[in-house]
Amino acid sequence: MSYAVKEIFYTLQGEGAQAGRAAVFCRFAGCNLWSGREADRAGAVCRFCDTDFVGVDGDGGGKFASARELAAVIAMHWPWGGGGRPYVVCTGGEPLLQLDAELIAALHARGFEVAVETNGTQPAPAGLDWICVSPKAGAPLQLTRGDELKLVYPQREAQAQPECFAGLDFRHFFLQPLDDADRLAATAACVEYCREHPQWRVSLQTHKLLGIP
Ligand SMILES: C[S@@+](CC[C@H](N)C(=O)[O-])C[C@H]1O[C@@H](n2cnc3c(N)ncnc32)[C@H](O)[C@@H]1O
Ligand SMILES: Nc1nc2[nH]cc(C(=O)O)c2c(=O)[nH]1
Ligand code: SF4
Ligand SMILES: [Mg+2]
Repeated sequence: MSYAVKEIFYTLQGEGAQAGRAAVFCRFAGCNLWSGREADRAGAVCRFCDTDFVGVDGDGGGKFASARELAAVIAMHWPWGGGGRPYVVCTGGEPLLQLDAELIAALHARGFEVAVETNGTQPAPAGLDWICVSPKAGAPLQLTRGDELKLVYPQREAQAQPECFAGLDFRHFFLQPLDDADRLAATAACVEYCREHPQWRVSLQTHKLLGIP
């Protein structure tokens, strides 16, 4: 299997239950819910994406011919000797269009715990250590269990309300404020919902607050 990667970077996980934890991010190119072109945004299934995942031209990006080769480049970004458990977050774009059991095994062989950030429309390969599912309206969920469910909130559509997901098999349930022109109103709505429904917690995009990638 070969892999198309937009960028690879070392930072702190900004979101969810692992927020604050050092991690190498591997951002795969491409998504099944939006082309990534601004001209297509209004007609896409997922219309609020905050990420450039088009092409392989970012820092550390490229086409990788094998799992071994990609795992080796990811490992070069980790501060070996600094302690802690090596952690890689596979994101995108939609990582589950490319991430397979072979790459997970190659990352495990390098000592990494392997996390994924997914829209939940694809089945997950075996061996993942942390699964974060972020459902999108109009994109039926295939992955209905995992470690955290992180819903961008608010979304207008009836199929993307928190109540649709509250009964699924996840350890953590997060609402993450929709980052657009109405970010402050979205943040207030998340706070209000979590006050009224203590099953849910707020996930802030802390990397944006910290000014890091
Ligand atoms: C860019 S996506 C990539 C992974 C995968 N395609 C997904 O949607 O989960 C990474 C995370 O950012 C969230 N996200 C994307 N755009 C956002 C926005 N404008 N405001 C808040 N969160 C956003 C997604 O819901 C997801 O949890
Ligand atoms: N620091 C940081 N944390 C993140 N958590 C999820 C991200 C993503 O784009 O998938 C992300 C990201 O882009 N940067
Ligand atoms: S599913 Fe994820 S990567 Fe794809 S457009 Fe939506 S937020 Fe962006
Ligand atoms: Mg991001």
